[in-house]
Amino acid sequence: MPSLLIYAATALVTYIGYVQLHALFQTVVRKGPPVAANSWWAYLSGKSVSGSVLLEEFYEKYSKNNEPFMAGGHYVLPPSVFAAIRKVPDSIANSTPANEDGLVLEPFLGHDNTDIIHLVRTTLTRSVDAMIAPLQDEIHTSLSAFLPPGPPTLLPGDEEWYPLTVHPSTLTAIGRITTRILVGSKYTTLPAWTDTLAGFANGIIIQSILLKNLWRPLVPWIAPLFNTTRRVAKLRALILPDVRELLANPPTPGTYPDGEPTVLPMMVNYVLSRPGYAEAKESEVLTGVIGRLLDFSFAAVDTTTITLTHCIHDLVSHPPSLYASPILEQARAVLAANDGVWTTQALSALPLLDSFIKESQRLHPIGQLLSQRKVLDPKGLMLMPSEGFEGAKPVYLPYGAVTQMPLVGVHMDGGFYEDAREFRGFRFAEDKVARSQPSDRFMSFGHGKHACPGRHLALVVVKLFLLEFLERFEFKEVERPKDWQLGFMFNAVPDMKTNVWIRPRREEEVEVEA
Ligand code: HEM
Repeated sequence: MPSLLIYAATALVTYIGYVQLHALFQTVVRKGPPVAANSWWAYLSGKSVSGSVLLEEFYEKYSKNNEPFMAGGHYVLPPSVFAAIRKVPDSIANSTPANEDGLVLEPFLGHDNTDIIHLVRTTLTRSVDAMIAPLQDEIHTSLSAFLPPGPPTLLPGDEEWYPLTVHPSTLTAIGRITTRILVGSKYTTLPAWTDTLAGFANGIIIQSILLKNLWRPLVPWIAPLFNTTRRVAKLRALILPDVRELLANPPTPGTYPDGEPTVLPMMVNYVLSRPGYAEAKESEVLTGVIGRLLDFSFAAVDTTTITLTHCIHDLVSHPPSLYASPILEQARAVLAANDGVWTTQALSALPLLDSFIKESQRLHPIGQLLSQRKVLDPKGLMLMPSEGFEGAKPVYLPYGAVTQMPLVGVHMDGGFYEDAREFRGFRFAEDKVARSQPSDRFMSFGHGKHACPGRHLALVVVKLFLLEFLERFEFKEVERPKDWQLGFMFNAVPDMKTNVWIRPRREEEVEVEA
């Protein structure tokens, strides 16, 4: 144990030392932008602050003066050049290589898996309406598991409640729901599939910390040693019979073998339409399909789980009369007017719920810095300031630099949001668009042309889930479980351990059953 502590302390000191030296090198030798990091003195005197506090301080000091700063080795852009980065063509700065640098997916998923962006934007988004019924079915089953099998706990005041740790429960639920639309209902009850899929996403995040710092030519040699390689092989073996069947009898685009739209047949058609696949061997097509399915689930599962977890934490930390009841009342009226059937159109007529989700995403985004773009032009890239930013200078980015948007600074900017630190669930309810539409002031789904293409589906899932949660359960108002701040890093993680308390609504109160 003591030796473990010594290792941990050495690793921490080495990391801090590296960050400090990098900050010094950046400012003194390269005369680059200042680096958001705690100073040695702050560490030694116990005054170091968390990543989010650092980012807010640097946003106030530099971004608001139209200057970039560095965080985690990336260039954080000031608002004066937001419009300029939006207009840069993909050949000059792009999201895909930036994400690949950070996650190192290629050795596991293949070199061309990231082209799912097009499929998500087109075929998938067009199918969201037809996915609502299977989604509701799966949400209904998943929410039944929110009540543990044992008896309720008697809390002070003689009230019986069931404990619910939100994050692990929503993770299992979203894993199942994503599986349903990804590969169909028969896989949702197959632990070999669901457990492997869940482990895949977490595995990628942990191993990327090591792989992204490794000399790239070594990565193909090291990657097979990771569990992810075995997980991909297992998932590949599980879907092989279905892919074979689809290759032998390709479905007409827009029709689905078991009557409900699933991504797998769309993906087989899509992969066959990509360069080099029409004549390829079965094993190559299979690699193309599984790589893209996993890329899809990687993009969808953790992001939706985190967003949903925060929404539930925000619901249960306010009196039901403040948000839960008005949201439910509006939803019931809209559903009744729509003959009791949810459609994407009906779901977009819920300004109270839209606003609530957006406010939760504003204060609890999936990352404190988002929208990475890597500069691909060997000459580098000069971003010119927009009009209206008095005295702003162009921002130069060298070849290979990665940019980020100062999400946390913007979302906490008192000039954009009144009482920016306060949770006001219906802050956006009167807006023309109350939904979480990406803009220069709201970036939880990213920014510009590479903003999340899966957001339409994600919001449908989150809304259907929250509405059924509210229809079926009462909750006890509790203090909001605090987000986890992992030291000085720029992460945004919801609480994953604290219990909240729920119980089934009494029979007569349940008006809508899925
Ligand atoms: C609430 C859930 C979600 C959140 C908060 C979220 C957030 C994000 C963010 C911040 C980005 C980066 C955008 C940028 O670089 O500007 C992104 C990219 C992406 N997301 Fe999502 N996402 C969610 C759900 C989904 C789902 C369900 C899918 C798939 C159906 C998906 C597919 C993608 C893809 C393919 C990209 C890459 C886009 C590109 O680089 O052009 N996401 N997402």
